[in-house]
Amino acid sequence: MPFLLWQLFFDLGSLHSGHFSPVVRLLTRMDESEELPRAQVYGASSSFGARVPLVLRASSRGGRGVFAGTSVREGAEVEVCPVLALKRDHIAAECAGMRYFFGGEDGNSLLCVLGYGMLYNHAKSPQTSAQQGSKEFSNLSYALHESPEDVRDALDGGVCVRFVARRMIEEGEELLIDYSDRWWQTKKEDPL
Ligand SMILES: C[S@@+](CC[C@H](N)C(=O)[O-])C[C@H]1O[C@@H](n2cnc3c(N)ncnc32)[C@H](O)[C@@H]1O
Repeated sequence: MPFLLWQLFFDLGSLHSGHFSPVVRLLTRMDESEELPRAQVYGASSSFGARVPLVLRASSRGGRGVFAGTSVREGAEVEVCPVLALKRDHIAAECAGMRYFFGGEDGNSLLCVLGYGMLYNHAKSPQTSAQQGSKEFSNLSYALHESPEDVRDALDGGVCVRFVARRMIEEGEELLIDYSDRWWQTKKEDPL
């Protein structure tokens, strides 16, 4: 049975690089029998929530998008989202949520990422310094982290998703993450 989901995969090599922020890719899964890579989980976040004002409005990329309500400095935490972990076998493959869920740590769960987490639209990750500064490319990186200790819930796998600014973001800019090329290929669609 075809089955689609987003799987977080963190590019460890870019974690500490000065110029490029951490990159997490959203991989797509087409076949239930396929083994998913385990996603890396990083240290505990201090608390949940949006760190800057976030505005939801129509996006030229399609449907709704999330926009910065203020300027954001490079490296700043933008949002730390709690998740609801759902068993992948309990969700119908045709469910509209499949375009929204993230992959869990172990491949057997889907993460319903709360807050604005499931609504960020896509742009490719920058690969060069010039791209890093360009508005054509994603301006947020994201990764799985342990939830804040006082509210860590075993039912959600004890994880959350943390979004960080890759570069300085201007007030009013759309906040964009990289879903991965593979995500679009498996959808047989091209991103705008
Ligand atoms: C997780 S949703 C993002 C929120 C969505 N825009 C909404 O209004 O619900 C993913 C969907 O948004 C749209 N989308 C996101 N980024 C896009 C892009 N760069 N180009 C075209 N469509 C995009 C696609 O329809 C995709 O299936």
